[in-house]
Amino acid sequence: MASADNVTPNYDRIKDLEQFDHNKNGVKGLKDSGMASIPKFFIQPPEVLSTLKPPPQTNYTGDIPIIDLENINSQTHHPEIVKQIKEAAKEWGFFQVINHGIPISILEKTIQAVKSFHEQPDEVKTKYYGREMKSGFAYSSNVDLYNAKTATWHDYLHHWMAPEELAAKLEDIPDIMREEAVAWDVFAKRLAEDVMELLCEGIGLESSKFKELSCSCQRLFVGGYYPYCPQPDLTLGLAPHTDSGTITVLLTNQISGLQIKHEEEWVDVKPLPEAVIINIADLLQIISNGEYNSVEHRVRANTCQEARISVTEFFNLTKWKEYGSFGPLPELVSKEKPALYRQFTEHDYYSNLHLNGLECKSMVWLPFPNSLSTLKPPSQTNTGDIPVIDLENINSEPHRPKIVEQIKEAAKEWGFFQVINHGIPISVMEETIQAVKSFHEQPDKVKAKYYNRAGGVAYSSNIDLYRAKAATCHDYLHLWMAPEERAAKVEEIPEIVRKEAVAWDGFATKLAEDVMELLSEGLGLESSRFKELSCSGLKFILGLQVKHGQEWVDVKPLPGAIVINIADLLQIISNGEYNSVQHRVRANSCQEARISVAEFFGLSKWKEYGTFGPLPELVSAEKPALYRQFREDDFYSNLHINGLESKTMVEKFKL
Ligand SMILES: O=C(O)CCC(=O)C(=O)O
Ligand SMILES: [Fe+2]
Repeated sequence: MASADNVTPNYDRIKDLEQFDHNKNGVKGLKDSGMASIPKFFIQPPEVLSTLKPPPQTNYTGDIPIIDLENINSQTHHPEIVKQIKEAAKEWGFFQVINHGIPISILEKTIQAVKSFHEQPDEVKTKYYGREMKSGFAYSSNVDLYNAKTATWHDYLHHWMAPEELAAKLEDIPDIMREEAVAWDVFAKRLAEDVMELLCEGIGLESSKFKELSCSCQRLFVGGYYPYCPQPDLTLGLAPHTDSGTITVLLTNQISGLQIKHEEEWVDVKPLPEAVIINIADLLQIISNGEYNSVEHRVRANTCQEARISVTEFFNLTKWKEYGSFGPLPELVSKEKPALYRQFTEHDYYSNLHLNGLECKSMVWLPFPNSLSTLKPPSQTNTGDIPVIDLENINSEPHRPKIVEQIKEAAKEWGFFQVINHGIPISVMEETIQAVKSFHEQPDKVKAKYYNRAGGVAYSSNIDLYRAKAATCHDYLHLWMAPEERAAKVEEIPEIVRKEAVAWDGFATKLAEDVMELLSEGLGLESSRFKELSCSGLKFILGLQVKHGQEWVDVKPLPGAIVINIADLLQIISNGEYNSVQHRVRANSCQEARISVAEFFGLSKWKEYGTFGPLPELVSAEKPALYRQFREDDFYSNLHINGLESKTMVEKFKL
C-alpha cells in the first residue's frame, strides 16, 4: 500500500508540485487523464488516513442544526429563531438554513455556473490559471499548494465582490458565470446580514451591531470543484481549517463530503436540497468574546463520478481604519466574563493569516495578552504549600506594591510560587498541555523522526541520559523559541504542537516579563532592569511527559494556576536576594500521563554585556557581592557537566 512518506530520499516533492502547477489543469486534469492512482503529494499522513475510515456503525444521528427562517419576521416566531441560531452558532458553529428567501432557481444557476466554468475546455480555462488574482479573477488548484504538507483533491475559482477597491471588474469575471456570480452575491449578502442580525440579538446586542462593524463589507466568492477521486481513502478534498473572517455562506450541490469537528469527531454534513449552510468564522468568535464558535471543518475526497460543487462566500471586516482595532465587544466583557481575546489591528490580523497553509483558528490562537482567566485564590492559604499570588490587579496603583511585596517574599523564601489571574486563558493552557500530550501519544513511527538530543526541535528521553547516575521516567519535547539564531523555524515545529507552542510562547513570555518587572521592583530596581539585561532573551519550551509512578514539599496542582520559579542566574544577578530552589518530579503513579510544559528563560546579551554577575545596584559595603562576574563560556562550560544538577552556577561562582 502507498504511504505518505514525503521523506523518501529520491522523491522530489517540490518538482512534482511545480509540474502539477505548471500543467494548469488542476485535479480535474488528473482525473480526466484517467489515472488510477493519485500522485504521491496528495497522500495524507497516517494520522489523517486513520480518520478517513468509515465510522463504526453507531446510532449516531447527530447532524448540524437545520433552521427554518420562514417566519423570521413574525413576532411570535422570531424569538424562537433567534434562540435556535444562537444555540447552533455556539454549540456547532455551523447550521443549515431553509426558507431563506433565495429562489431555488438562483441556487441551481449558481451551482451550474461554477460547474460550467470548471468543465470548459482546458485551453479556455488555463488562461485564468494562477495563484494571484489576475485582473481580479483566478482559477487554480489547492490554495495552499506550496505551504501545505499534503495537497488535496479540489480546484477552485475566486474573485472579490467587495469592497470596491478589491472587487473584480465585472468584465474580468468570465462570461460563463458572471451574471450568476453577481446575483449570488446579492442574495448571499442579504442572507448573511439577516443571520448576523439574529446572531446579534442572540447575545443581547443591537441587531445592527455586526453590520455597523463592517462584518459583511468584504466578500470573496469561491467556486470549489471536487472531481471524482480514484483513491478517496488516501486523500482529502479540502484540508481541515477554520474560516478566518466573520461569517461564511456556503452552497453545495447534493454530493456529500463536508465534515465538521463536533465533540472531537468528524461529523458529516448531509446535503439538504434547497438549504444553505452558514458557519461562524474566527473573527466573529473573537468579537463575540467566544459566545459563538468558529469550528474546524474539512471536505472528504469525492467518491462520486459526478463532481462535487461548492460556492462559498466569505465575509470579512473592512473598517480597520475607522475602528483602529477589533476585539471582544465591550458590551460582552464583564467581570464575570472577562475578555478572552485581545484587541488586534489590521496588521496583526493579516500577518497571522495562514502562516502554515490552511489552518485552524490562526487568529483565535494569536497570543492575546490582555485576556484574563478568573480564578479565585484558594479560600485558605495552604500552610506548607508554595505561595499563591493573584496577579489580577497588577496594573492598579493601590494593589501593585502589595503584589510586588508578595512576589519578593516568595522569590526569596521559596524560590517558587504559583500565580493566578495571570492573563493566560485557561483554554490556551489546556490546549498547550493537550498538544504536548498528543505529540507524545502519536504513533511511535511518527515520533521517532524527531528523536535526537540536539537541534531546534528534539524529542527524547532523559535530557541527561548519559551523564546522570540514574535515568528517570520521562520523555520530553524540546523547542528553542529564542534567540533567533537558535530558534526552531516555525515549520520545523511538529505540526501537532506548532500553533500551540507558538501561542504558548507568546503568553509565557508576556507573563515572565510581567513577573520580572515585579521582581525588579521588589529589589528597588527600574522595573525594566531584568528585561534590559536580556533575562527573557533566550528561551525554550520543554514539554515533558512523565510515565510512571524526605522533606520534599509537594506542589499541589491548582487548576488554572501557573508555577513560576527563580533559576540560578537570577539568584546570582540579584546577589542572593532571590533564590533558585532545588526541585524534582516524583515518578507518576497514575495511569494517566503527567504532562508539563516548562518555558525556560535565559540571558542572550552576552556579547553586549561581556559578563554578568550581581548587579552593582545590589552590592554595597553591608551587602558585598556573593558571586563573581562570569562570561558566556564560564556559564556554558559549567552547565550540567554531571547531568542535571543543583546550583551548578551558584556554587561555581560563589566568592
Ligand atoms: O466545499 C465545501 O463544502 C467547504 C469549503 C470551505 O470550507 C472553504 O472553502 O472554506
Ligand atoms: Fe471553510
